[in-house]
Amino acid sequence: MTTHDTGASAPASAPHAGPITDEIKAAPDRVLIFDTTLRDGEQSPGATMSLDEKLRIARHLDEMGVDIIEAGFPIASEGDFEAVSAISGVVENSVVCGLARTGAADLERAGKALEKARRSRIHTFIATSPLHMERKLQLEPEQVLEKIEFAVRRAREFTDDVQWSPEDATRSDHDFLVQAVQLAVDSGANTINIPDTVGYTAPEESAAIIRMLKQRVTGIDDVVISTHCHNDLGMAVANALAAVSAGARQVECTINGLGERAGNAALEEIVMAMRVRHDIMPWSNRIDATKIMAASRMVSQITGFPVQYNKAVVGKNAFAHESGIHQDGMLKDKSTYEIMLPEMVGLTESSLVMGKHSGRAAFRAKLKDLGHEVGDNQLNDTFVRFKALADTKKEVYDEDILALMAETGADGAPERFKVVSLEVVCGSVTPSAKLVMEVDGTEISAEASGDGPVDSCFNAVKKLVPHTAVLQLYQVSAVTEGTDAQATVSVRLEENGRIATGRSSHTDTILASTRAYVHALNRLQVRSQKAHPTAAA
Ligand SMILES: CC(=O)SCCNC(=O)CCNC(=O)[C@H](O)C(C)(C)COP(=O)(O)OP(=O)(O)OC[C@H]1O[C@@H](n2cnc3c(N)ncnc32)[C@H](O)[C@@H]1OP(=O)(O)O
Ligand SMILES: CC(C)C(=O)C(=O)O
Repeated sequence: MTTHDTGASAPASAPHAGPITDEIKAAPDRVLIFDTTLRDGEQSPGATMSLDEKLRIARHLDEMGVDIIEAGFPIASEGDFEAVSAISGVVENSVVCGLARTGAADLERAGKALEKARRSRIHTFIATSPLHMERKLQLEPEQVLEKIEFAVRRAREFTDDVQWSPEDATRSDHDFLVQAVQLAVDSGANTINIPDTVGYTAPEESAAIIRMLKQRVTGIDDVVISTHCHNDLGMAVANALAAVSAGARQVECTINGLGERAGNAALEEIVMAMRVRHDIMPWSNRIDATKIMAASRMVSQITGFPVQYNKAVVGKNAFAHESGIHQDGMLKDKSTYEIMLPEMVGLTESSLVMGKHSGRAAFRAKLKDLGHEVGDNQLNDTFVRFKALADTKKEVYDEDILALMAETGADGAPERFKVVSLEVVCGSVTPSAKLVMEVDGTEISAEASGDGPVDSCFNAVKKLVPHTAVLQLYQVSAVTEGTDAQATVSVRLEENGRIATGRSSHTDTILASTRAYVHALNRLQVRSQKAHPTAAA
């Protein structure tokens, strides 16, 4: 057993003609990794990402060797269209994919958004389960079949790489599923993705469906079968791997398992399972696993969704050992309690110790290590804040630096509103806050009281920037340990159906809370509702 084999991996890079699915024919044990963090991942309530954030994630996925990046659902909004289009323009190796329903407008929008992609894919889908067809689509099965044929044929007019999915496949009648898949194959789909849309299946059934399709659909061996599993019963990764064991050669997954409801199969778990247990899962993928940890942190920082401490592969405790017998074993031989080395997923003890004496070169190198390539202006801005933090903290950890990067202004959100200064009174008196803000370039101030110091601050912000946004989530977490730890505060606001999450970190939790609230307002681009000049002190 070679548990500490680094499972050497090389990202794909050679240019190819024709759809990526052709490559599978030459390498039958290769599994394509299709990342849908930017599409299904963004469907998690509150995980909305800005264009700049999506571009950062897409670049990282591309460098990491992801085969296909599902960049969005272009018809969903102007923002989604722009994101798919911008990602198409920057991604170098990965195929860029856009989602579309079966209607002409969806397909045309996807085709247009993908125009700049070096390699593009349209992923079109329609539900095939009796429940979805009857209750949701309100269509007869024959009408669904007509839409499948239309969608796949129309998609092929935009690209030679077309994926089709029977939504809710695992609750579909098998005879109808076979008929639908056959039609999609005959109409020109090169990938047939089998979604377990509601996380209902179990490993044996997941494999059986793939085997059944391989037996019953003519020409199925000429296309790539894919699996897309949701985690409602905690079996997404197991179901996806079971599908691969039955012949699927593409896995749809997301960083940190982000996704609708309980999420999708986690990319890091799929990739590492294939690496660590290559003896029983002898399939290869092109992911550079050393970039996994940076991807996980990036997605967590951007979405504000913390990674569960005991999350496989990327959780804070995934490589931590607390109990004596384990520590003793680790000291004698790491493989007693670790089935993979932390370095394999990019968790390294950094040789760059960051502190008040560090300079810009080391800081830039550290940021690169952490997955942030920044321009000079952003470097200078973050460096000033890093120095200020280093003055207040004994040690500045990677997490502190990541938190700084997530702060106001570091994500490209326009900064119409800025916190200039804040004074708070609390304790055994009525809590109150005196806040000075810059609003559209003008400094104004207000005082407000509330149910506590944070409430007082938020009320002061509301006086200076009147808005109708509703607070959906307020969450504080310590970035590192100790009483000098930075607190990272996430604030989620909702206004007219739009959701924005703001974040800020500071050793002063109240200041971080106020800045996070203001960050969310900037990201929401609150339709001003002009700031109250009368609030000026
Ligand atoms: C399983 C999945 O994850 S699928 C992807 C889910 N993701 C999303 O829905 C996120 C983006 N969605 C959106 O922004 C919106 O839902 C839009 C823009 C796509 C559509 O918005 P609206 O036109 O307002 O429609 P709405 O969302 O209310 O309803 C969906 C419509 O699409 C239809 N529909 C659903 N799936 C499909 C399909 N694959 N092909 C064709 N029509 C479909 C529904 O039947 C419904 O039609 P109806 O309005 O005639 O009843
Ligand atoms: C669009 C499809 C693949 C999907 O996301 C699902 O069924 O969960």
